[in-house]
Amino acid sequence: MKTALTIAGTDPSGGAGIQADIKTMTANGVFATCAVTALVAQNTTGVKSIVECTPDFLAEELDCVFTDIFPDAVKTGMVSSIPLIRVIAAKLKEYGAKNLVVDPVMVATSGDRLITEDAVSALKELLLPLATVLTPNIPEAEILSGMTIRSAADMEAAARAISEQYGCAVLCKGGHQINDADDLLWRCGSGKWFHGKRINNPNTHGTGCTLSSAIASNLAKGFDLDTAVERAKAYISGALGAMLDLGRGSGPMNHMFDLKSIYCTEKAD
Ligand SMILES: Nc1ncnc2c1ncn2[C@@H]1O[C@H](COP(=O)(O)OP(=O)(O)OP(=O)(O)O)[C@@H](O)[C@H]1O
Ligand SMILES: Cc1ncc(COP(=O)(O)O)c(N)n1
Repeated sequence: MKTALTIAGTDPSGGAGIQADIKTMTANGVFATCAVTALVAQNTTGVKSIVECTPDFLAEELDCVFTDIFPDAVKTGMVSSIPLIRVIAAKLKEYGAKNLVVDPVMVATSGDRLITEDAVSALKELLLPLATVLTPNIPEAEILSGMTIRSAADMEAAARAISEQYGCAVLCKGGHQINDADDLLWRCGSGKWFHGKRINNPNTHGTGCTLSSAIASNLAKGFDLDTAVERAKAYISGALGAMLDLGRGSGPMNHMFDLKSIYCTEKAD
């Protein structure tokens, strides 16, 4: 069985972060491993508080995974602060991690910051150059490119600039902001649009985490990047389209919408 590693923060309400990543990787047929960067007390209504792991502890978590169950792909999400970013970059290099998907998580849907302001430059300098593909949403792409994005043409210009600067592919997510869930993949000097049907679902907590983990899972299985993105888009559309409605805020998706095991059967009335 292929394996994937997520390096990210937690979400006790289960819709985003490590919890979304593990569910996504499992549903996409790979064995999920994880290294926690930060414990985040959050739910569908927002973030209450954050306790970061120490850099030494994160280094030990990463050693435990890389020396035992070497991942076929790695995804990073919430990386939180400069010392943790330094450890992640050093360990990814030390172990020669492959198929690295970097989700440059900065601010949660709820508006709460998930990375300190001064750590954005460390993210750019240390982590982005190691990526196979980056998956910024519009606000993140604006910060990484220094451009204002108001249209599909702006998305292309920003994705191209980021790709050239960091030497990796860039998937700029249109999400709920620019268009009908159309995402642009810029790689090898040209762009390709991945069209998604917009689903009228207010419950979008964890969409970014889920998409990047689905891409990592498909890279782990050996699909090329274009195919991995296409399959990840199909998966997230299914998870959103299942119209799960939990929690008091922007709720989670149903990551297991396609699971048909007998263990999933609900109790008859
Ligand atoms: N209403 C929707 N219908 C269909 N696809 C959607 C919808 N909203 C987001 N998506 C898709 O979900 C994926 C994640 O995009 P989005 O822009 O929401 O990321 P994000 O802002 O990083 O997510 P997050 O909410 O986790 O911060 C993209 O493929 C996007 O096109
Ligand atoms: C630990 C963690 N990582 C990422 C997100 C972003 O997800 P969203 O923007 O959907 O809240 C989050 N809320 N929590």
